[in-house]
Amino acid sequence: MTKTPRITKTPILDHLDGDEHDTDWAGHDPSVGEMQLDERSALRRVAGLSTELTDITEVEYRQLRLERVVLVGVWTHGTAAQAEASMAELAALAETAGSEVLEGLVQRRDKPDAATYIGSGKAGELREVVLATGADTVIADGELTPAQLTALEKVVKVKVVDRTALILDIFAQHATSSEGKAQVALAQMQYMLPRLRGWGESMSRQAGGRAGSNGGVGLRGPGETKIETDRRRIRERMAKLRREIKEMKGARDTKRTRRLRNEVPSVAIIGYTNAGKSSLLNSLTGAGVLVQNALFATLDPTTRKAEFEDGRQYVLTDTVGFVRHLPTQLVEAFRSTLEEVADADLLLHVVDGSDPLPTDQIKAVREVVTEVLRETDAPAPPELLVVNKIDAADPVTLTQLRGVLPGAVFVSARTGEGIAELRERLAEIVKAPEVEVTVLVPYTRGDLVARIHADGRILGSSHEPEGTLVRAKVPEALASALQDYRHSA
Ligand SMILES: Nc1nc2c(ncn2[C@@H]2O[C@H](COP(=O)(O)OP(=O)(O)OP(=O)(O)O)[C@@H](O)[C@H]2O)c(=O)[nH]1
Ligand SMILES: [Mg+2]
Repeated sequence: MTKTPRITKTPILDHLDGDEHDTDWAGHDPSVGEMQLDERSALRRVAGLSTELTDITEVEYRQLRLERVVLVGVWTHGTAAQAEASMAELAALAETAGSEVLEGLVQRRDKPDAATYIGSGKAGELREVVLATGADTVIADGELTPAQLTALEKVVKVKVVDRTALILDIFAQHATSSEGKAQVALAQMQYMLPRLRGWGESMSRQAGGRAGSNGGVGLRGPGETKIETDRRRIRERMAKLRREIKEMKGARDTKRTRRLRNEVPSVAIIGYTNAGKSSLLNSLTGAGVLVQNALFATLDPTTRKAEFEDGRQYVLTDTVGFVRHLPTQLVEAFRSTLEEVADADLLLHVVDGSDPLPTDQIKAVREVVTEVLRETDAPAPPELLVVNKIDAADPVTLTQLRGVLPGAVFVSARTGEGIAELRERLAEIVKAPEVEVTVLVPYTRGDLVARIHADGRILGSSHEPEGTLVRAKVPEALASALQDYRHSA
């Protein structure tokens, strides 16, 4: 067991480190870890020597891959199951980024330590775990301040990476479209900017060795001037990226407007990462979209044509998955996906029924959707919950879910169970094409305005002296009821 009861191994992570469960850390020969650490420090020295900005970003991010990592989390609130789920997710994220997870530690605290994230005593124990396992990186389950990262690195003497950097790294590896790549690069730079000094310092400290040496000529961190230059260059690159993204977005908007004009109904598949969104797109349309047991396999929205039972056509868009504690830097990157979402006639919200805490996933997804839609003035489209993976889910959990999610459809994209019912529900909900109207409704006909709200989609409205001016998409029948109030702009 670990030496203190307050830092506990997360049982759910046990399979990740084999049968090391009862190892006494102090019993290990630390020299093995020491040697490996020295080797890695030596390798890192080369990276630290290069003071070119491109090397700082590229080297740091590339180095996250294929590393041997120890996870550490602070459990501040919620149940033990939630704390474990968060650590299991961090492990999955780390593995998706290409790391090998050796150990997971959680400390129960009221709040993260202001200086070192976990308490300073526990940080010392973490150092021992790092030595015993031969880990070269610690991944913290939160977003650490630049000072916390530096202080914790000082104690554990290996690189410390936080959850945000990890997610950014995965996004960087998975982005394929030029817009996606640009957005992730921008998010990475936003993250790097305030941490520039910290990264430089930690690299020079590691390169300088741990035997009390202070580095030497060429091994000290970049000087103030160098940092200022780097910051300015990063800002310039960010400005350039923003301009490029704006142009790409213009092109995409045109494409979307064309589709809207065609009046083809659109359905957007959203949901937690790894819920089976791409699998569902495949089973509904026969498309061969990439499916992977990895987080964030899909980053760029993919749109496919599909048909309802009655032969009507619609388009189905697969989107990037969501995750708890989405880095703020990435909300912008998500916006391109969410613009598709805002335009959709229906959101197909996919939930992994085999997850231990599916309702937490639903909540996390809805939070991101609300957060991003708040900035567009469009109201959120209606949502149909789809509980997927029922073939793998625990029957008791499923029964509970049926109770708390009465409107949901239960399916398995793998076995095809429930897919026919899903198709029917889709056709029912996405009604025949709507008509766009601009009407000036007198204040005496509040009932009509209420109907537009209930049955239609408001695109814009204002209060004029003569009544409410509304631009909306409404069903055919409502459009004729509004005939007398048509307004030409
Ligand atoms: N048992 C079971 N596994 C499924 C089902 N649907 C999907 N999976 C598996 O779940 C994993 C994730 O599936 P994807 O379709 O890639 O999930 P996603 O939501 O698109 O994931 P991201 O794009 O990474 O966010 C894959 O390993 C799938 O084979 C299902 O109905 N049953
Ligand atoms: Mg996917």
